[in-house]
Amino acid sequence: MEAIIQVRDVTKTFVGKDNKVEALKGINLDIHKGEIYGIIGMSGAGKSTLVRCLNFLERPTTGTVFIEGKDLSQLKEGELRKTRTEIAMIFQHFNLLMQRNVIDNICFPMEIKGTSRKDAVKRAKELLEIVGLSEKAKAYPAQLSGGQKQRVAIARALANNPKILLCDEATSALDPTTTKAILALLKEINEKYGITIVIITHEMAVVQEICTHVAIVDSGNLAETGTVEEVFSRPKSSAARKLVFQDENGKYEEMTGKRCIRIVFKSNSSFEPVIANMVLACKAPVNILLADTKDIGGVAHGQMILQLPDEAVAAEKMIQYLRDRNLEVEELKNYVG
Ligand SMILES: Nc1ncnc2c1ncn2[C@@H]1O[C@H](COP(=O)(O)OP(=O)(O)OP(=O)(O)O)[C@@H](O)[C@H]1O
Repeated sequence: MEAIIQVRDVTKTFVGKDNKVEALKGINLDIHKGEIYGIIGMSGAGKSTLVRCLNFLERPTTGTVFIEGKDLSQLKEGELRKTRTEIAMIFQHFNLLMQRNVIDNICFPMEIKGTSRKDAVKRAKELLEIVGLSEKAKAYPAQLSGGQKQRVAIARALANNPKILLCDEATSALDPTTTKAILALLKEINEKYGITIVIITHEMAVVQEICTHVAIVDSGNLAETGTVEEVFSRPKSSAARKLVFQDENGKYEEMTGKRCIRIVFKSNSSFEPVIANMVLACKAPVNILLADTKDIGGVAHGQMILQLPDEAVAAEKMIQYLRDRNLEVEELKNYVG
């Protein structure tokens, strides 16, 4: 099936007075209908620029984007505006109209489209129900919490029945509990209405929570793309490894020079007895550099990175020991990459 969003060779260069920033260096990406696609990367990697290129809020310097097969670069201004109504967007800071109450914020895009006041209010009330905020219809944004403001923004984004919802750091200003609730709402919307969702974030936890697929942006390039399961359980690029293995403070220990392996497993069993028995059987110690389990789509995935003993025979014996127990062992030639 043809992807609903096709990004083809997109570059974006910002030219300043005496400098030039290549924010995107040739991006190719396919996002299919119904996916929840995470786009993740470090600060300055180019995520916001990429998401703004998806609806041509930002025109790529070269390359183009196809939405349902339509080449955005070939559309006239009016056609582009029409296509954009099918691609809604929500933001980190909600962007609500402060002088309007909740209902009137949600009615706003329908007013622009020319929907009658009566129909718009009816639809706004339905949307408020969907986002679980019916009791706040008459409230003003200043009277709402961050999570409630984002619910209003989501209701407003859905007003004109978009096919795609772009979320630019939509949970970055929210606390972890509110973040979870908003992500659950996005997932519900995706499932109930089949809306394709693209989520820009710098938080791995967001991707892990709801995304089906992920693209890792690194210095204007796509370092890696795949299902969340693939990328999280076997990150190939150093950019992906840095994101997957960073600790809660975003720190990533650099370790090079020694022979390291990653063990990956997919079950609820624990690593520890295997490692302890391996050490006993091989009569050599190992250094556990990282042990981590993550819940991805309801399946526990574990990974452990071990530094093997310098002594080659013992190291080989250990790898064989683990493989004999059907664990996936990958040698990390250069742990940091
Ligand atoms: N309008 C602009 N003019 C000049 N440079 C820009 C403009 N917008 C973005 N850039 C530059 O392009 C690069 C990518 O920026 P972008 O905002 O896309 O990154 P990001 O991954 O979204 O970062 P963050 O997570 O910090 O928002 C940065 O070096 C940034 O300074």
